[in-house]
Amino acid sequence: MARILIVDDDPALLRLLSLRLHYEGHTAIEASSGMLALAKLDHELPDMMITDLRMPGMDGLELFEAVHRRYPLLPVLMLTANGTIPDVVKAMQRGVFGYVTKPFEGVDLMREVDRALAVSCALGADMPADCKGESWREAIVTRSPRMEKLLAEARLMAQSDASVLIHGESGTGKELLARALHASSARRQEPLVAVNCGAIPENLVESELFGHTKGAFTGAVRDSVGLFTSAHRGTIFLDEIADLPLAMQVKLLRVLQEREVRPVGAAKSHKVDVRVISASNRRLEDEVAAGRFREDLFYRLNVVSLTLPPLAERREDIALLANHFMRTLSQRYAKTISAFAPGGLEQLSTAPWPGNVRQLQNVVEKCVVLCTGSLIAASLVQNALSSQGAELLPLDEARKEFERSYLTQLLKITNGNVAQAAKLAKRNRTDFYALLARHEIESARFKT
Ligand SMILES: Nc1ncnc2c1ncn2[C@@H]1O[C@H](COP(=O)(O)OP(=O)(O)OP(=O)(O)O)[C@@H](O)[C@H]1O
Repeated sequence: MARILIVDDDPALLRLLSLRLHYEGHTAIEASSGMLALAKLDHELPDMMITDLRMPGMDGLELFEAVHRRYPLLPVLMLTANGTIPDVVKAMQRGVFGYVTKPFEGVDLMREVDRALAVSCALGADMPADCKGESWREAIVTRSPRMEKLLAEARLMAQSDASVLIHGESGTGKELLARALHASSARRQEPLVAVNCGAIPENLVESELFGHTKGAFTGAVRDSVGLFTSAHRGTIFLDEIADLPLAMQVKLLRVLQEREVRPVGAAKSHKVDVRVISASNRRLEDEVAAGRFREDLFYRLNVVSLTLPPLAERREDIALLANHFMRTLSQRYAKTISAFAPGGLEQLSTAPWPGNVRQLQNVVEKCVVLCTGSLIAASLVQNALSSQGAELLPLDEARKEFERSYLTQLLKITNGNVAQAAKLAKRNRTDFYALLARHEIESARFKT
């Protein structure tokens, strides 16, 4: 049964809580103040904490912040008095797991305790000693039950060598999840090699992945082992796998079936022992149906799969992530920012986030860079959000915007000489005038 740290300055309530938890078979560790709780935390190693919100000295929220800095994944339940809704909202936004309103019924308390323990235990037992604890997933900040379930599944998958396919919109944390899987697997002491399949020019994919011998093609001035061989005994992460050209898909399938690679120009193949995790922001099933992805390769890669939910479908993570990025980025930019001003987190929590966690990180970075005090003002958040919106114009508008700035640039370069500008754009003069007229740009303004 679980070890639960309980913190309350009211000795009667502390006793009551303790009895109830003992009755349910748990071990209760009592602390009558936040400071005492912190002192007990490191050697008692509880599975969760229950703390009163209002306490003299260090209050429940301050205690939570201090605990979370050391144990970001320890679930914390807050005991709150009736009518302290704003405090509850604040606590939940900071990442407190849940709350129970006083006076409470034993069943209500235990329901919340069980919920918190389910999260804590999803990541507990039966792991090799050096993989116990949370270090494998410490980079993943979340309090979403959907994410917790996914992480528990990922941890189970990590124990086998099965190929994993991760699906999720851009910026949802696919690479982070792949790294966590590797860190939780028996291969964690070996390399994880990440490859963005969409970023390698088509004619170089084969030699990048499988290596080449000296002289195999123009520019191959020395032997190269390739990324698969670099990942030997470890894991290879094939990001944007849907971008792999069809011809390469055949070769990858052969490597996965035969577990050996042949570098370009080499006479012989050699064995490789690599675990494959791949990811895509497009649904590979659709790519298969459209004839752009080989079905046999799809089944090879998709032995088990994980789907990361978009940030908009786990809004409870937004404030937690925003505060996390605020802290890490403040450090990076040597700023002493302590929080978002009232209203700021609410705006972030309700924004649409088409670019998911990466976009949230960008918005917070913008706020941190521009912040001059210790609080990030709501207006700053608003500005950062709307400038992000501008970056995500609908295609037609984005095209128009680009055309306009392109034309302006040409006229600047040519000092308003339309004939020259049209030549640079490889357009005839009539077309070019028409374009300028469409954007209401007067060439005369650029003459010096
Ligand atoms: N749960 C999370 N906790 C902390 N940081 C996160 C989380 N999810 C994503 N990030 C951060 O957001 C950024 C985008 O994450 P990542 O690169 O893993 O996404 P992705 O889904 O692989 O994106 P893409 O499809 O564009 O390659 C990274 O900087 C990553 O560290």
